[in-house]
Amino acid sequence: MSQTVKLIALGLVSLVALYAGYQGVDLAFRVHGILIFLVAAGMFIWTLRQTGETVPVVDANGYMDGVVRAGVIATAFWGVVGFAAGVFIAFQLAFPVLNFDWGQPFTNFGRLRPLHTSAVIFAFGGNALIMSAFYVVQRTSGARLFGGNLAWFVFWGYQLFIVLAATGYLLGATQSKEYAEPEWYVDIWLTLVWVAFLVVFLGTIFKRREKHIYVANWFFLAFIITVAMLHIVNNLSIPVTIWGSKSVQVFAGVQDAMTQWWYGHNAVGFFLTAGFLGMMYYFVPKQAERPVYSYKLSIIHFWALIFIYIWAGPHHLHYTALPDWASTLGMVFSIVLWMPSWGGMINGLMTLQGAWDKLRTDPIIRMFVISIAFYGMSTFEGPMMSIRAVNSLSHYTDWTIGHVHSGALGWNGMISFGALYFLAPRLWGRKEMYSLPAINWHFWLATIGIVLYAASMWVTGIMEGLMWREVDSQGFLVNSFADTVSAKFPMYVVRGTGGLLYLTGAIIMVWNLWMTIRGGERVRAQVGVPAE
Ligand code: HEM
Ligand code: HEM
Ligand SMILES: [Cu+2]
Repeated sequence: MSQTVKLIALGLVSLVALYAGYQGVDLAFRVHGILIFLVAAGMFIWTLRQTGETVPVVDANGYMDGVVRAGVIATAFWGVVGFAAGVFIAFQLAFPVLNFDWGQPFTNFGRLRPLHTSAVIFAFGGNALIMSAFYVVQRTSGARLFGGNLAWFVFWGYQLFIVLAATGYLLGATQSKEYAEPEWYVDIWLTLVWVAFLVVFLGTIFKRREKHIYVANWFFLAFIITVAMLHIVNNLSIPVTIWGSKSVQVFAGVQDAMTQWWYGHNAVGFFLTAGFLGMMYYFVPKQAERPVYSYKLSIIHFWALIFIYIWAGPHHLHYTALPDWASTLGMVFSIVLWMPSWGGMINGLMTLQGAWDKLRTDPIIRMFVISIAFYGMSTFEGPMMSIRAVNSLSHYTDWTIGHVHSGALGWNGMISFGALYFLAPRLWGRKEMYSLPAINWHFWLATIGIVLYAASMWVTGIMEGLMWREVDSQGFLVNSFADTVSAKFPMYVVRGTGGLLYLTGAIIMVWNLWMTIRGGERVRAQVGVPAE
């Protein structure tokens, strides 16, 4: 884009944003107006001071890795923020006094919970995915990122989306759709960023020098395209006013619920699963120095996974106004989904065939293995919970929360940590991570943390499910809701403690990454590496 066009665009955005900050009808909208004004005006000045076009910086090895390095830092940063928020809300549930009076309404559980979920899924997980996609697509295509500085737009645009979403929740702007809480203007911004992401990724695939498109890229591509589709359809809404954050969904009633859980379930399927499988298919073989166990299996389970996932959403709406046939459809597809999920797990684990001895010496491999094991566990548990009879017990209980976090902490968390440990030394030209024992500490703290989290949630979940059902000989309910809440107290403390261990591990990782980036002997970057 020529400099003049850029300046005019930024100037216009600054003016409109400033007006929105002044004219907005609610607090979140006004704060966002000012925030966007500051960003756009800052960029205006920055652009003005540039002389001519900025040329994208390329590393000595020929790849555009600056944006991947930024991704490493952002992933680690948002990870710690998101886990800390998780630990805090976990203790808020155990000790309600932590909903401090002086912090109302900004810091109550209701506002911090979506802050936690978005911080871990979109900020931590999203940055891990974007950084991995950018790293992997270059290596496996033997090509530099397409579009030059567009990749930087994706990176910074995505961080802006995160900040707008998070501050919006605290200030009370939400469209009340789980995992899709941001309001209409934040959604529009994310759509732009996501399209740019698709352009960079696909463009790089198009200009690849390798004939074959490696399977990891198929998973990344499915993730990018499907998330775009889910995001757009689930966020179709009409703003009440252009100068305010509130909007109204175009779907109503059960149609809206079904659209939401079609989105919600496939956010799990494509954001937290397909994208992360893309990571698995690159980093695990690389770290193990073994080829993928079965390339054929990877293709088969890819197509099976993406065809089946999309139908399973109704399992979130059993026993609701949703027609029975739809709920049955969701259940059946969920059970069938077990197979392609385990296809991926088996392929990941068996890739270590002949390299199992590395488990003793390489804590990074250990992280990958435990991650894949938790993937297997949560994709066994999920199909089971989707069976209507099981769901009638598990729904609304902490069992669901346990299921979520065995996937999230185990599968998504551990594989991302492994990827960070894999990438940091390579991207900053170091021989290896600063401290292997620290990785080992991280591994054990995180693993014990997950076990405490999942076990305590299974116990409370099944307990409260059974307590809600209990009836006396006359057919009256035995327990009040408050009885179940007080019965859960000890388990909530255990869960919080597990989270604290998990967070401690992540802080050790940040220290280790920092020492790796900062210190030690520089190993020369390889020059002109061919496609791997
Ligand atoms: C230190 C680690 C973590 C702790 C202590 C923690 C704690 C919590 C707590 C207390 C809740 C609310 C549960 C409730 O409402 O009853 C929650 C919800 C949630 N967390 Fe975490 N969390 C952690 C890490 C993560 C990570 C890494 C992810 C994803 C990658 C994640 C994803 C979620 C999701 C999706 C929910 C909503 C679940 C639902 O509505 O069913 N969490 N978390
Ligand atoms: C074959 C794979 C899977 C199936 C069939 C499945 C099925 C289910 C079912 C039946 C529920 C409970 C719905 C309810 O009662 O409200 C659920 C909840 C959930 N699952 Fe899974 N699951 C699978 C894998 C995973 C994985 C790998 C993750 C995370 C990485 C995950 C994340 C979640 C989340 C976040 C929720 C909570 C949604 C909410 O907020 O209510 N699932 N899943
Ligand atoms: Cu689901």
